[in-house]
Amino acid sequence: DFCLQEEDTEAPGTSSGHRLRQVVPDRDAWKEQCKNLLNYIFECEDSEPFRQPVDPQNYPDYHGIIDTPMDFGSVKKTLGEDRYENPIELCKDTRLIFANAKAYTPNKRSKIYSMTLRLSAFFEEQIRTIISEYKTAVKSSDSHKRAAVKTQ
Ligand SMILES: O=C(O)c1scc2c1OCCO2
Repeated sequence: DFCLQEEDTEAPGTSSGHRLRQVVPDRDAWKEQCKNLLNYIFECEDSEPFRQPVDPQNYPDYHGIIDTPMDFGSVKKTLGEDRYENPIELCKDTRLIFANAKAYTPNKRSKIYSMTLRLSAFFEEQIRTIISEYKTAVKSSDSHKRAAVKTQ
């Protein structure tokens, strides 16, 4: 996801001072990428127990064991309301879903816990690239900003 950005760039060797279009990484691309990732996770059967907050009616001891509940519906809502500044924050909340399941599970072979293990492996594979491209885009846009300041 690169966006074309108008950059004043004196093309070397031309006197006419063409305005070259440079391709700079898009620092906002992570949002749509995470939206798509969450939609895919919602389609997975493995996400079913975690698409909405765990119901204390079904698990009366849950809130005594888990201090900070989290679920994919809440992550999706936070993203949609622009309350994540970057994909690292989204990743932290999503990892909390998996950590809570590991802390609550009665045993490591429980059906629900095993679902989170598969889902966590998939999520980590996908979020790695999203975060890496975001960090590259931020570095690039910072250097473009420094360059622009120099020309003033
Ligand atoms: O019932 C279970 O085996 C498990 S393991 C993790 C859970 C859960 O139920 C409530 C949601 O988080």
